[in-house]
Amino acid sequence: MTNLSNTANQQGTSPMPFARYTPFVPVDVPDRTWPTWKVEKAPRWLSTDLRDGNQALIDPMTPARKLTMFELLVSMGYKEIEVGFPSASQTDFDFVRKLIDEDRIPDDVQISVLTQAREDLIERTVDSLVGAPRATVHLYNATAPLFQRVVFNVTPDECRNIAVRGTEMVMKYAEERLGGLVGSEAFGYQYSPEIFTQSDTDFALSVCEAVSDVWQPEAGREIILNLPATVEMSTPNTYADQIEYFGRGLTRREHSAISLHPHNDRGTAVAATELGLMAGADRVEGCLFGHGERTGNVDLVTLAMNLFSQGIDPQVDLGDIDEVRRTVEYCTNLPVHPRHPYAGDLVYTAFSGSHQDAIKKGLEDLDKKAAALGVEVGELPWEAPYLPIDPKDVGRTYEAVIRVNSQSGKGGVAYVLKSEHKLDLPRRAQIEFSRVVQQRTDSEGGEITPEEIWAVFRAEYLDRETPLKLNSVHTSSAAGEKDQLTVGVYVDGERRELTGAGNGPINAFTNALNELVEAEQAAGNPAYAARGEVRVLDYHEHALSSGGDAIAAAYVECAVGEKVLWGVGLDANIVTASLKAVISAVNRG
Ligand SMILES: CC(=O)SCCNC(=O)CCNC(=O)[C@H](O)C(C)(C)COP(=O)(O)OP(=O)(O)OC[C@H]1O[C@@H](n2cnc3c(N)ncnc32)[C@H](O)[C@@H]1OP(=O)(O)O
Ligand SMILES: CC(C)C(=O)C(=O)O
Ligand SMILES: [Mg+2]
Repeated sequence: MTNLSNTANQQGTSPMPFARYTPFVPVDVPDRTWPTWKVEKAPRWLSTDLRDGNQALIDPMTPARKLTMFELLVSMGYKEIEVGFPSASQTDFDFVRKLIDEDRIPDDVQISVLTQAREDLIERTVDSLVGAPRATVHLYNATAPLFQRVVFNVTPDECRNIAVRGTEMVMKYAEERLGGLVGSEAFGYQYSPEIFTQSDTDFALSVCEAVSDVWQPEAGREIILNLPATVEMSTPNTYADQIEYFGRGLTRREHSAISLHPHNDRGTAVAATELGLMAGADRVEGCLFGHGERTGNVDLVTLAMNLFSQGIDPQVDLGDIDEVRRTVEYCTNLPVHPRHPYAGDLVYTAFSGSHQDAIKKGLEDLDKKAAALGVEVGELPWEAPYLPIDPKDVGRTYEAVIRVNSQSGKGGVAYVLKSEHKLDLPRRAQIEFSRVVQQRTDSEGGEITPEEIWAVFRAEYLDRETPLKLNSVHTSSAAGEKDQLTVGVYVDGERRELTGAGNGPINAFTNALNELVEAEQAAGNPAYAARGEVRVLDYHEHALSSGGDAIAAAYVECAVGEKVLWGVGLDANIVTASLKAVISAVNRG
């Protein structure tokens, strides 16, 4: 059944051979309950960065890099770490030995190792664990019909028997070689019906039951039943249905940990995991930033941060996400995508004008709330447009939030000037300056850095010295009388002394300027012929800093002849700053 109508669909038939593919047949769970459940706590995490992640690297990790990854995982708080496939290579075997022999496994961390269900491999795997303080052996075999037929050439009963025999051999070698560990909680056992999602769910369940019959889970002797979407081939809700169905059918449920191991072939591993947890799973296996075979394993960083963003303790520390990312990039020799959720270079940035405007307003709103309550922003509940979490909570900075390109409006530019230079431009000045920046990005393309924005701002408003440059300022005022002003200015490089009177120094100054222009025009000076009258339309000022050496910023909106322009002046003296602002506007005319 489809619920899509074809209304207004103008699309044609694709030339691609879609008819070669058959849709997945979901397990039938009409009375499913998982859509009504919520994930309210972190699952048990297992990192398989050192196994599934490592086996899929172009350059598998060197022992030094493996150790760096192990230490990162431990420092982040992972308590279950799959450290390798020791029977596959001497490097993996030696790495497990190194961790054990050099006593590098913290008391509360359980390492695990993977093996196929083959006696020689199981024996070697168990040997790698001799002397380990705690460890889990993880055994797998594929239960999907395609694999039974093509890869193993076995019947379903023979397939089940591979798992049963494998489990027996793990127990036999562990009892022989691992001494006191076996029989205590420190020795764990995990079984994976590989390709679970393409297996008949009843059959996979029957194999897990048969394995549990051998292992005999009970209090203090759990079994981990890990249900991999080895290749993700269906929608996340289908996986959730399979997990709920499996959990309902499982005996000894209270002594079995149901574990998810999603891969990301359809790009929905995170969603599949989240729905699988709603469906009752206890545990999740994945890799940091989604490394692993093909499109990768489910991304443990995104899963943890998704919990965090819902106010749920993720039980791992991603407070310095850049450091985690750098370490993983070093270990895997692969970059994390700039748009990777929570961690990419670009994920706390906004390029488009409306986003920048909204973020700026949101951050200001939080600042105001914090100031009113006398607390830090970090103590307030997070709420900001377009930013699902506070970048500071993962060690990112607000400075990186806004980046300006040709799609940016006033918000981004204003944010950069405010956050980097404490200049709080009036709204119309923001609009004017953002157009200046946009002309620049339109003509030169690409992004403009905060340094370049500041250079453009200086050139536009602060550094112009013709036709006017302020040299000296003297004001006097007596109660009830107009302000008297004497200023020394260079007019086109020639020093002139102007005097004026007015309601305040700015008015006195524009009067003086207008008188100069009128006098020169009356005298027929061609340099003044096109110069129009200067009128101040709007004025704003604020301090850039506090204390005796504070700098003031003045912004004036002036009509200069036919044009309306903003000018900006900075000075320790507020009168001088405002006259400079008038000059800035006139010089732009
Ligand atoms: C989904 C996953 O990620 S599973 C884990 C994958 N990881 C790895 O394989 C790690 C690296 N592996 C290896 O280096 C090798 O596979 C080794 C060293 C472990 C074994 O190598 P080989 O002995 O050459 O065997 P190979 O890997 O080719 O395995 C294929 C054989 O194992 C059998 N086999 C495969 N998986 C299993 C299993 N889980 N249990 C039992 N037998 C298995 C196959 O049926 C095949 O048997 P056949 O040769 O009789 O047809
Ligand atoms: C070994 C199993 C758990 C695996 O990696 C998979 O099926 O993807
Ligand atoms: Mg896998």
